[in-house]
Amino acid sequence: MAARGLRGLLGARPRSTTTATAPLCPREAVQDAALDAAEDAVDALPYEQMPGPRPLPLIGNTWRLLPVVGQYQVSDLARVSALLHQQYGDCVKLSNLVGRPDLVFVFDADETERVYRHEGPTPFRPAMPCLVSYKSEVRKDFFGYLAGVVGVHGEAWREFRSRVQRPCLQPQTVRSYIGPIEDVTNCFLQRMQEMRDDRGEMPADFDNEIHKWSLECIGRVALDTRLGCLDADLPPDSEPQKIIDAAKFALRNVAILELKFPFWRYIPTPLWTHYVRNMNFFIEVCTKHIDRAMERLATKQDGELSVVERILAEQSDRKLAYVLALDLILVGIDTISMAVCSILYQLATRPDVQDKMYAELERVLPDTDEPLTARHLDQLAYTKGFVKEVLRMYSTVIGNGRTLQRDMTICGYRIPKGVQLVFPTVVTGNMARYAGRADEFLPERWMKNHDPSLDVHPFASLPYGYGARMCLGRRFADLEMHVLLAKLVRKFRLEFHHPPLDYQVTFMYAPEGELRFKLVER
Ligand code: HEM
Repeated sequence: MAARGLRGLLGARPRSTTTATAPLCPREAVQDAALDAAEDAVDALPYEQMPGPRPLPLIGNTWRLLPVVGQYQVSDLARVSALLHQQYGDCVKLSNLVGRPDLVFVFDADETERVYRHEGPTPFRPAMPCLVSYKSEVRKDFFGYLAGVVGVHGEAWREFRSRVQRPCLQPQTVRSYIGPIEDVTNCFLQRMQEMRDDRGEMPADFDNEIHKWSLECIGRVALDTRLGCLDADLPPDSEPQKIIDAAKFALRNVAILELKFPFWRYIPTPLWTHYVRNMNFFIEVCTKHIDRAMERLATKQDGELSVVERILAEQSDRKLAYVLALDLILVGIDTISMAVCSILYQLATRPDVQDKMYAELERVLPDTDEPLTARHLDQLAYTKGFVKEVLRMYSTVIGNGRTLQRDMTICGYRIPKGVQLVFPTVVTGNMARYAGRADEFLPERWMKNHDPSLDVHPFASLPYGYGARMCLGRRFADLEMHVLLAKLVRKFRLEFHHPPLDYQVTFMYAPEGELRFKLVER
């Protein structure tokens, strides 16, 4: 049972062509000899001619995202992107936004590819203005020359990223977390069993429980500790409960600060003041746990090093570990939690897909209680294809972006430096011209030796972004989702017996409503 929404808007588009409703991208008319040459195209159209909603005098286009009077709701951004494509074509300009550069939506995956491949050694992702302000102004004293990767650009970003890249992405290090993530997941499944009501269903706020699982996983990776978020009956003033509250605040309010009219840039609104307090609390937690890891490392005799220990052992600066932990927690909590809400919803509402996953797990893990190993995970091709297919059809991060660092011709228009490009993967991943049988949910398309007619354009669905700036937590994210599915589906069947949920953007793209899954023993 697929969620309503984008399908209806995109399903009817034929492959490889644009429809009459979408104006032709001038790139198709300008007979470019080669994609690269397009950059210097002399016959490019001026930026001013690019189609898009017309700005109003003085207030530009920002009003379109305001409550009540605005025509676009933040919660409906995924649908809005699809509408922009339908109405204006492959390249759409949203200009005159108060307090921020113009946005240009690129719906042409070949053009997305060209931008990514030419982005140079220090790609600029326009993201999280509140975090930029917090790191570079409010807490300049703490971050100084080591501000991390999120909201940091140029050489400062490159220097930090090059120092943390290896420990975060090395497959061998990530694999050493299979056991710890499995332990956390076992506790979560135990809690799920205890939480069942008399119909065997999860409570209305089950998404909150998913957040606790993801916090516990991230704490294990970024802080080298078990935070205790999955303990029953947490007192309101306990550290785990405070971390959960702080994470929830970040999840619910950052979208409002970032996507609506940015009043906080001009006056310290109550929401902004709360945001700063919240961030200060995260710094406190990170500092405390990394200091403890440092003490443990000093007395450690042998054994494999964790990510945190590796960084502490290899780098002379403890600040690096504090700041990395903060970035991983800030970016990791929402993304993985919302991806898991979406994954479990799709699993519960697609019983035939779940049966196939179970068959794979029964084969790979004949003994339900056998601890998971890398060898087991390597064989879970269908389960991994399932995760990729959820992220293609319901891209948790609805799109990625890049600020142009030089003028560039895209879709036949000369776009000036400074404009923010948006690659709406939630739309392009579902376009019939980029994925065979795009509106069908087919995990098989991601497996080896699949039918080539099911191929997906490699730049149409990029859930973790691309290139030097690609998601730093992607290997951990995949590991956590694969372990959760393996443990859950091997032992239980997940069902959903309520009206279908709609997908909405609350910063991330996920099903909106009560996730009252029914958990049934196999
Ligand atoms: C399913 C879950 C996740 C999705 C879909 C996701 C997606 C993304 C995307 C699209 C980007 C931008 C990449 C680019 O600009 O090319 C990103 C960046 C990032 N992600 Fe993830 N992410 C996920 C989970 C995580 C987790 C669990 C962590 C931490 C453990 C994490 C840490 C980061 C960091 C630190 C960056 C910034 C990298 C940089 O700017 O150098 N992500 N993620």
